[in-house]
Amino acid sequence: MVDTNAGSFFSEKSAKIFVAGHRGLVGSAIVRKLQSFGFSNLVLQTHSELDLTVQSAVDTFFASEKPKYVILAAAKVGGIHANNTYPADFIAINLQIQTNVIHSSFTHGVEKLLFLGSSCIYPKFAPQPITESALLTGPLEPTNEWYAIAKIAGIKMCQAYRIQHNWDAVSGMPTNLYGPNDNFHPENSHVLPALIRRFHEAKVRGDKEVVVWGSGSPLREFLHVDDLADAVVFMMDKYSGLSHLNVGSGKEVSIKELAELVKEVVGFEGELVWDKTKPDGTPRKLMDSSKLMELGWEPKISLKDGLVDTYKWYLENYAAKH
Ligand SMILES: NC(=O)C1=CN([C@@H]2O[C@H](COP(=O)(O)OP(=O)(O)OC[C@H]3O[C@@H](n4cnc5c(N)ncnc54)[C@H](OP(=O)(O)O)[C@@H]3O)[C@@H](O)[C@H]2O)C=CC1
Ligand SMILES: C[C@H]1O[C@H](OP(=O)(O)OP(=O)(O)OC[C@H]2O[C@@H](n3cnc4c(=O)[nH]c(N)nc43)[C@H](O)[C@@H]2O)[C@@H](O)[C@@H](O)C1=O
Repeated sequence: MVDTNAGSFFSEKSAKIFVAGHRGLVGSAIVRKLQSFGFSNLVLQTHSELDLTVQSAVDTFFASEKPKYVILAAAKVGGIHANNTYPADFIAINLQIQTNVIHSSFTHGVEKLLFLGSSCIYPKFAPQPITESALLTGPLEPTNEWYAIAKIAGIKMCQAYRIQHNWDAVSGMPTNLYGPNDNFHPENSHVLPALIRRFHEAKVRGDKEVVVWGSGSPLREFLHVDDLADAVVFMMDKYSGLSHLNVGSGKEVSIKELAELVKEVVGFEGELVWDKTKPDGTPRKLMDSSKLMELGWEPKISLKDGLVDTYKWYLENYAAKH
């Protein structure tokens, strides 16, 4: 269902918009995108200025700022190892942040909120490509079920507030993302930034080998974060439906193919060694994003171009400081 009133967001460039998590990979890309369109009244709070897990602080913030729009890109986020190692943090922090932000947004008169989940909400063996209707049709991937349960609760909370209160809360489910301001932690990050850093450091040291986790056979779909930010702004303007919407590139690669591509872009000349003691995670998670694409959004950045751009960002902004 698409709201017939959709389309007003772009005509309100001075409306107050709270982008939660604005210093992260996704939040920073959304801020860049909003600013490029001329939105001029963004409310931004760092984690130390406003801890979104603290209900009273969140409520006080909304009561005083009264934003018109909210984009929720703050969350406890990490790759397969972080999800597997800190399950309590991933379920508790995410439930707290999203519950506080969604409920206070509703209570204090926010007109529209966009919640971000992740493709890990779907069953481990969902039919591919995965449509929105696959939600809650089978068991989850064990390495990230805690995070997935929190994200599913977020989708359901948005739906429940829409049904009971006719409140405009929508959810976008991005596939695996990458780009400027990613997390390059050696263990806790996602595969793409982890490999950029590992190949780069190996090249600088002159190593003969780089270790890559798992078997290399899992398939993943990657989307540049600037394309995701474009989809978020598009949804704020054009979509007000009950169902969450998938946001993906529609293109998948194996982890082996990805590793070869990162190796080429970084210019590492040694060998790959596979550490099969590390988990593969879900074997495949290609999303069907046709619902969003039929509304008029499309991804623009190829994986190769996005990788070149992200490695350049890494060299200029991260490698020099770490
Ligand atoms: N990265 C990916 O591949 C994907 C991400 N997503 C979704 O996109 C959203 C953003 O992810 P991403 O940008 O990658 O994550 P990041 O870790 O890069 O950014 C998350 C942001 O949230 C902030 N934050 C975390 N906890 C709190 C808190 N208690 N109070 C206030 N701020 C807090 C962080 O601040 P600080 O660092 O200071 O703690 C950070 O700025 C998430 O909902 C995630 O599920 C979905 C699919 C894939
Ligand atoms: C976005 C999504 O991200 C997470 O799921 P994931 O897709 O499995 O994420 P990942 O990027 O960490 O791994 C992808 C694949 O890559 C392999 N792999 C190889 N070498 C490294 C490596 O060095 N680091 C990592 N992290 N993975 C590696 C790794 O073994 C796996 O097979 C969710 O927990 C959840 O956060 C979520 O929603």
